[in-house]
This record gives sequence, C-alpha cells and structure tokens, in this order.
Amino acid sequence: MTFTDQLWQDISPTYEAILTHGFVNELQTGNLPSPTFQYYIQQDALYLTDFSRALNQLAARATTPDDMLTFTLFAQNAILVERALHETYFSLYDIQPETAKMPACFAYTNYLLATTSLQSIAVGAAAVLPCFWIYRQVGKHIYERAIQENPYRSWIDTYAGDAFDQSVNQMLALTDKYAETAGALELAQMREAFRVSSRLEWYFWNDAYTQNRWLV
Ligand SMILES: Cc1ncc(CO)c(N)n1
Ligand SMILES: Cc1ncsc1CCO
Repeated sequence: MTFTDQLWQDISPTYEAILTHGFVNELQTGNLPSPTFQYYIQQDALYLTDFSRALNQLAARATTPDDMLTFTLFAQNAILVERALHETYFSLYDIQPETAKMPACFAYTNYLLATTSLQSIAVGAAAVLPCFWIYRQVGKHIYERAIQENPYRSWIDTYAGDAFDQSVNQMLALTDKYAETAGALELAQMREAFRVSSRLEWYFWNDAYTQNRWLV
C-alpha cells in the first residue's frame, strides 16, 4: 500500500459524507438552487487565489527544478481555472464578486497558507492534496451520473477531465515521494494535514449549502 492509499483510507468516513452531502447530490442532479451555487462560486474565487498562493509557497521551497516547475504550473492553473469557470458562471448568473470570506473558506485558506508557509514541504503537500484528489473523485462520481444538460456541466467537465486528472496524478506522485524520506513524526503530521483539509472540503460545501454567514 502506498502512503497516499493510506491517506485515502484515513478519510473514508469524510469522503462518504462528502459524496452523500446535499450539495454534491444536487450538483449531480442539476437541482442545486442557483443562489447556493452562487455562494459557492463567489467563495471559491476567493479560495482559488489563496490556494494558488499556497502552491507558490511550495514552489518556492521545492528542492528540485522539476518540482518547482510542477508547483508553479499548478499555481498558474488554479488561477486559470478560476478565470475560466468563474467567468462562465459569473456572467451566466450575473454574480457579483465577493470580498468577504465566510467561515469555511476563511478557515480553509488560512489553514493552507499557514501550513505551506510554516510546516515542511511534505506536510504542505499533504495539506493541498485533498483539493486535488477529492475534487477529481467527486468530479468523476458526478460525471458518471449527470445528464448532459446539467447547468453545472462546465464545473463537472473541468474536474472530471483529463488535464485535471494528470495534475492529480502528479500531485499524488509528489506526495508519495516526500513520504519516502519523511520520518515517523513528519508522516503523522502529513496524515493529520490531509485529514484536516479533507474535513474542510466538507465544510466548504456545507457552508454553501446552508448559506452560512458570520453570526457576529
Ligand atoms: C474548496 C475547493 N477545493 C478544491 C478545489 C479544486 O481546485 C476547489 N476549486 N475548491
Ligand atoms: C488543484 C487544482 N484546482 C484547480 S486548478 C488546480 C491545479 C491543477 O493543475
């Protein structure tokens, strides 16, 4: 079993909770109310820019030119995906850009930035991995079940597509490479980082589904 197999096993209940979440279900049927998707896409625009910063942080600290290239390309892709997906939906639904991060987005982006800045590159990689891996699995799950006329088709095609799939495979290989040279403490920190980010993925969808806002 590879290290990343172990990571996936660790989050099995969280992944089940994501797949059965109302947001993911209704994204698949196409019945997700547009205000719910609107909240999601506004928060996701804020998420993806910080996610790109976190990837650039890993690029700066990578020890080989190949790894630096990989991380800078991921960082660029995060911005490009943000532009492509978000411009489609922003104009389609006449969505206004949002500047305030709601609780899950706030927690997740700050967690990623802190972890990729202050922890080892191995732990940072484990923290960003769920963003790749969970989205691919959810994207494929929905792709296999959604009808062609689903209003969220470009979102589905992005995350179920080949380009994204290749990035995810690269990120998995990098994480396994870092795990090979990590000691016991660092491996435990990697597992914890992967669990935390996976849990925050669930919260990100849940905040959109419940239109969660700061209560005070
Ligand atoms: C919250 C979140 N996680 C992961 C991705 C995939 O990049 C995304 N767009 N948004
Ligand atoms: C993980 C991820 N999400 C959107 S773009 C990106 C990097 C893939 O190249």
